[in-house]
Amino acid sequence: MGAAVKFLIVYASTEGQTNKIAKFMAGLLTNSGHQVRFHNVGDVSDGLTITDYDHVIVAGSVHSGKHQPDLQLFVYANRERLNKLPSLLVSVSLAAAFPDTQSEAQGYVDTFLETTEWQPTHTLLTAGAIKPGIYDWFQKSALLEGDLAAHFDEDLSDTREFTDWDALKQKTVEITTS
Ligand SMILES: Cc1cc2nc3c(=O)[nH]c(=O)nc-3n(C[C@H](O)[C@H](O)[C@H](O)COP(=O)(O)O)c2cc1C
Repeated sequence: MGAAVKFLIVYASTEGQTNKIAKFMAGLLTNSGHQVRFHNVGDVSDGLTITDYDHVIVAGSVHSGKHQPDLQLFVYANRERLNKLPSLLVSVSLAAAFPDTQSEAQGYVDTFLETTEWQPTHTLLTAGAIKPGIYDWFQKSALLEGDLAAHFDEDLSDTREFTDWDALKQKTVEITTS
């Protein structure tokens, strides 16, 4: 094992999948002997000093083409510090799950980075999940209206997790050791 690195993970998760992904990454890093501070962006206090960390991971998910506004605000407010540190953006979406929608998934990231003026060292497109059991009518309609609808059943009856945990593990190790 190399030297212990101090990681800050800041995440936003609307239906819980990004929380699960960020926790999984935190577990991998902790098991590798690193220190990890894990924060929901909504709980980040003004006193959080990004420069206390060696590496910052920002994770968020996409709804109707955009990442969470509070995550966007956090990154924009901290862009100067973030741009000086090794950093990683984990973007969770359904578009990341399918070969024919990769450019859409990349487009969400490009918009986020342009808006926040952040240049992370790495970006990671990660497939999320669909959880029809917790969606209301509006959420189901939003999902069924887009190009992505071709990839799942019209009735949205089943919970489906598209996240590739093995690939995520490999990428986490790769990115955090490079
Ligand atoms: C109402 C709604 C809108 C969504 N819009 C998009 C979208 O525009 N593009 C996309 O790729 N995924 C979209 N998704 C899929 C989410 O990104 C996916 O479910 C992800 O796992 C959510 O992560 P979270 O549970 O951390 O919020 C949408 C999901 C919902 C419920």
